[in-house]
Amino acid sequence: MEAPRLRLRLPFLLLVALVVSPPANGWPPVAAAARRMRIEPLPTAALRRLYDTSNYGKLQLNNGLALTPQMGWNSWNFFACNINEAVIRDTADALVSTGLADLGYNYVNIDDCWSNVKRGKGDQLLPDPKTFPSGIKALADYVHGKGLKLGIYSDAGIFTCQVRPGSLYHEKDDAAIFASWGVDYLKYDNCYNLGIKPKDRYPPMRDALNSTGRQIFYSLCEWGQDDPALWAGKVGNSWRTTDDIQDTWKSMTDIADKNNKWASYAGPGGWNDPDMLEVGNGGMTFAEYRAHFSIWSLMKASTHWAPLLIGCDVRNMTKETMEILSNKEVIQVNQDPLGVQGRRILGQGKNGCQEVWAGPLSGNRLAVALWNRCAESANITVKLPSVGLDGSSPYSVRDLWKHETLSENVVGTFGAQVDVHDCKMYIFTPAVTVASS
Ligand SMILES: OC[C@H]1O[C@H](OC[C@H]2O[C@H](O[C@]3(CO)O[C@H](CO)[C@@H](O)[C@@H]3O)[C@H](O)[C@@H](O)[C@@H]2O)[C@H](O)[C@@H](O)[C@H]1O
Repeated sequence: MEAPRLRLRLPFLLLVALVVSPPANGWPPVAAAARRMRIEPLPTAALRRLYDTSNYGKLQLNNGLALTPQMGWNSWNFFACNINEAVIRDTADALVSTGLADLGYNYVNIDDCWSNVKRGKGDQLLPDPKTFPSGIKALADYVHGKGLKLGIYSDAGIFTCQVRPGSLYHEKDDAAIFASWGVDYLKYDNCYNLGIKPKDRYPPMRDALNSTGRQIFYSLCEWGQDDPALWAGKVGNSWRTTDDIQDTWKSMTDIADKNNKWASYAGPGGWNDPDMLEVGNGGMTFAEYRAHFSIWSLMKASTHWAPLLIGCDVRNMTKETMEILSNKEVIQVNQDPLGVQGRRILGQGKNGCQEVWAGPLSGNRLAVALWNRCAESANITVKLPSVGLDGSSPYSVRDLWKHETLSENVVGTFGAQVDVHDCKMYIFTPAVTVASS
């Protein structure tokens, strides 16, 4: 009688063993998702030449997360250190009540300044008792109760940038406490790093997070210092490619250009992070914010959600801010399952400031953005083969900001008048099936 009983128990015992001690390179339920982390070959040679994805594929972390770029909110751009548990709870409420959560903005990420300036007994990280008196576990429970996820922040150095305890040399303990609190996301910063190379400081936290057995999105924030696109795909789900964004046209455009350089390294499982959105914070015009959102979406920004991570006070948004952040058609470009980062294809006019950005989407579609970075209004025209489309086939063209299909029969060229610093965004769909070549 012993043998059949053992046979029955064996699968159960195996399951327990896996749960207690997950394999170093991932977590069992994740295997199926990890297998899907592969960019499908693009359907035509023209697309493959323009939208190189050859650097992506060998680099994945395979923790089953980030099949599309992360979306959510982060406290830093608007609140900096002026955060407390009420702000986080109210923001979670606002994400739900505005409908942004339903559109996919599901991470509520607490940035720097949540922790006490000193560790507690046994060197344990503690929340600041004045601003987070109920503790992070209670906050995670609250956020989870709303159907959202909670993110937290630490630093791959001995202090955070605002001089709270860092996690360097405390990786295992800190990852374990984050997991025990129910944290779903870690942004890991780069201050007070003792001059140790990021390639040596970031993997230990990956391993520590993996060994908790909880799926935790791992967002590297080493400011692009050591060209993380070249190595961070094996380490994290996203990596900052630049210094901090400022709420200005100059900063936003500089960052778009720097992030663009690394397009071929992004894909399902690991994304370039051009930093969080400034939409709604007041430093740019409506047209500039619309361009910011369009280009971040096209670049598959995983800013920590460039990902698309909202960085304004969602409790007090204007109608215009909401109109931008809630554009479902633009969000769908960011979240498209093909997962190929769009990029700058050409610049025309004086100084090349009439720009065309584009990126392949699933279903043989192409997202195209006409971005006027010049100081006056411009008519931006694009020859379809220059963005990888067939010059003699008809395309249906959908305007993602007007929410209307402009034509079912665009052939050869397409153009539009674009206001100063504004951006128009379209999806081109073949009116007839494209043959692979
Ligand atoms: O503390 C939370 C933030 O930590 C990081 O930002 C650190 C500082 O970044 C800027 O400073 C500089 C210069 O502008 O930018 C580099 C990092 O991007 C850093 O070497 C420089 O000091 C900001 O000006 C400053 O206010 C920040 O504290 C992180 O990148 C942010 O997203 C926050 O998490």
